[in-house]
Amino acid sequence: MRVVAKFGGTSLGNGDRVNRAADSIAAAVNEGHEVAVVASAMGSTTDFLLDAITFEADEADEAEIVSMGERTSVRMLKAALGARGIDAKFLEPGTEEWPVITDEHGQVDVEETQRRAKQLAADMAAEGYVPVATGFLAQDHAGNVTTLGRGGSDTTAVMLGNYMSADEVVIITDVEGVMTGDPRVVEGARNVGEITVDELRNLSFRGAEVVAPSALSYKTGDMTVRVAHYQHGDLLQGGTTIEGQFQNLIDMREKPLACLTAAGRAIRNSPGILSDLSDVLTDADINVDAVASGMDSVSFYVDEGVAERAENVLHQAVIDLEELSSVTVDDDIAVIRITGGELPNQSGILEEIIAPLATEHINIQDLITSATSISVFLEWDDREQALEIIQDAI
Ligand SMILES: Nc1ncnc2c1ncn2[C@@H]1O[C@H](COP(=O)(O)OP(=O)(O)O)[C@@H](O)[C@H]1O
Ligand SMILES: N[C@@H](CC(=O)OP(=O)(O)O)C(=O)O
Repeated sequence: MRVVAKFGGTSLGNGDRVNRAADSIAAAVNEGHEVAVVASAMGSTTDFLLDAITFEADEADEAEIVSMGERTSVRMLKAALGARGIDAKFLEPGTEEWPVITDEHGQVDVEETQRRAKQLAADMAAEGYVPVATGFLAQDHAGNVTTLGRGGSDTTAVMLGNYMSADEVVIITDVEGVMTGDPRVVEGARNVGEITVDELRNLSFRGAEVVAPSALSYKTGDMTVRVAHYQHGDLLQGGTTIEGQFQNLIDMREKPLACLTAAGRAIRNSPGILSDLSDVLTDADINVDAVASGMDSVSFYVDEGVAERAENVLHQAVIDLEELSSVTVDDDIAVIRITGGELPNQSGILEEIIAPLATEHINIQDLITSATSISVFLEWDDREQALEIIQDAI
């Protein structure tokens, strides 16, 4: 099996952890696996180096300085592997075999990086060595050091896994895997065992950076990505498996929705009012497709087929609760959902979608955004034209 193993800063935080990392790599190599290693800076070295730049430094100098964290790690790991009889070679920007290349905009030059990564995979297989590459760092066409941004080692690992046709990428860190909550904050967090890449991207874009969000767009359906604890010691099993491939989709709901709106100041003043309203819909077995909450109103989007029933139960709730003024229904609503791996990184994306709709006088009923999706609600009769416009816009 070909494996890319990424060791995060926490898993290389001291000499003991470097030894553990080298032991786990050596064990996998001795079992006959091809292992390529991606290493982050030890512990908080990157923060330490950045904090120490208390003077004017241009981007090029800053990248050179900050690169010393990862450059040290790969030397440590290469030497620790050598001490275990493993033929390892460290790779950093400037090394002949260095794979990650950025273009003039600082973005990964996909074609060149793919070519070099493929070559690296062929070389390591033919020569039987373990490449230990600096995560986070890249090299531009002129040979200067660049970076992939904070947390970029995860991106290096998943990207190289993809371009080197690895069977698996293992992200070694200081938690057992993706947990039910941040174990540094919540009590009793448990390993979720398996999670889809779509779910994890939603979480990681909103804080749970156990795997950096930008890394996940490089995951292919065939290549497993696993997160595991450095204390586990076994590179090849355990932790959380991330499944699937991130979907870039523009999807239009096939059937019309109805929008039920309850109005009243209580929406923002009264604790539990939202749950009271959703409870009555739950009790009536009505599935809510989306919720949009405003200052003095809340709208529930439900399938048009259940709109009348939903209106009646919500109306009863308005009467019973005595805190809301009224409920109303609007039907024949279409929804177009845009889900994309890079959506959160695209500045101006909302305008790109909204502006051409406005030009064609298509009225947007509601716009609901999440970590990785945008849902546009509009009139049913406008849906085909709107879909075409959105497909052209992005
Ligand atoms: N749901 C979650 N599951 C696991 N870890 C989480 C979660 N949310 C936040 N984290 C945090 O992510 C951290 C791992 O990411 P990071 O510190 O970047 O590790 P590394 O240095 O190995 O890259 C954990 O120490 C944990 O506190
Ligand atoms: N060392 C870099 C890159 C990185 O990915 O680190 P870590 O894997 O420890 O999150 C940083 O701190 O941003």
